[in-house]
Amino acid sequence: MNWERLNLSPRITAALQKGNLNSAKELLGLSVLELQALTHLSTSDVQQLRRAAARLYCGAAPVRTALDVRNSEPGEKLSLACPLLDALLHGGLPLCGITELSGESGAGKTQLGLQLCLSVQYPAEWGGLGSGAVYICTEDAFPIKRLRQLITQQPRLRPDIPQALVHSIRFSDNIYIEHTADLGALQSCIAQRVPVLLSRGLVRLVVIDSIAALFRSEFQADESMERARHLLALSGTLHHLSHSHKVPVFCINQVTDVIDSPNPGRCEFGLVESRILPALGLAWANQVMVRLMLWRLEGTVSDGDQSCAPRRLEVVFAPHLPQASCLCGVWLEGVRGIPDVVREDPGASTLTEALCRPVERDPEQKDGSMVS
Ligand SMILES: Nc1ncnc2c1ncn2[C@@H]1O[C@H](COP(=O)(O)OP(=O)(O)OP(=O)(O)O)[C@@H](O)[C@H]1O
Repeated sequence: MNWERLNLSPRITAALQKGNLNSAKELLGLSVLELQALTHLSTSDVQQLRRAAARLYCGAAPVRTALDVRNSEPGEKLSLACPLLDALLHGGLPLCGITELSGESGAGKTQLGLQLCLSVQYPAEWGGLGSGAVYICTEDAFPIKRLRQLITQQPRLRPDIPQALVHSIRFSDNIYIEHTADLGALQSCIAQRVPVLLSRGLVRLVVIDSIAALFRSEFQADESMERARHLLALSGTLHHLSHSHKVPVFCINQVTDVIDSPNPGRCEFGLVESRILPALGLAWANQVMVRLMLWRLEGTVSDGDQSCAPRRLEVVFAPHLPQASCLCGVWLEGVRGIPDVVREDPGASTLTEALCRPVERDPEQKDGSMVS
């Protein structure tokens, strides 16, 4: 290996040669302490060395830690177009990796996907990325009527943004709709057509609605190896798109019912007690950077003249976020967080209190069991 290619100081290059290291791959497989033992360099020298080797080995994509993602500058996250939802995600969707949103039918996943397609079009100072979106439908027809409605309702959803700016954006001109009926079509869409849109700067968001549909229809239960192979190929292409163009990839996923009892040996990422789990299993879960779940709750919440079923948006896992959730609703103008609203049933406390209220304990009971 010609270490000169790392463009580091001759002192570091000489230490590498003395340490008998032969390749960037070998170097990246060693810990900081192991590298220090081999090269006798300082910690900061070794970190500089690892960053340079990662650049060389992985191409132009820099290595980003969870802390980097958490502390991203404005313009390095995509806003969900609601301050409460953004607060849950520490600013919005990260521009690297796959963010998955799972939930039951009718939870509001598509609504959030459409909202992101509008949010991405605002300038960075308003949480957008100043570009369009590509929306890939794998199952249902694109909900064009609802998109039109959301566009006309933008002034209501985004009252903080100067109205002249809202009215100046031609939202529907910047959303590219693709329909893919099978896995081959999806692969060729994300490998050929989407990169053209991205490299021309026409889009800075990729939405797939939904990722599970094609895998469910194309593979039988006994073809799990083949399915995992296709999943990895697909996620590899999506990762490449996301990292090379610095764009979020938002994948909507469906859920499967848990038919056996909770099994601690099965890796369910914080959803151990759940009766539903995101579809596609562990092979897919390992490719996802941020997993979100949207739950439809019982009851009704009101806001002015509107009412809807409350939802809970939950961070199941993400390297840069704590497990947390927030209440929200799907309204005429889009998906909005609910700060703390009064429930419609009589005598109730606030919805947030009701949902977060700890189960009461009977002081007489000695065995620690709960009172319902
Ligand atoms: N114009 C509207 N005004 C208010 N709420 C709406 C409107 N349109 C849709 N919704 C709400 O959104 C829900 C449907 O959301 P959505 O289509 O995003 O579900 P989904 O999670 O994508 O379901 P599926 O997996 O079946 O596609 C409806 O049940 C309704 O509560």
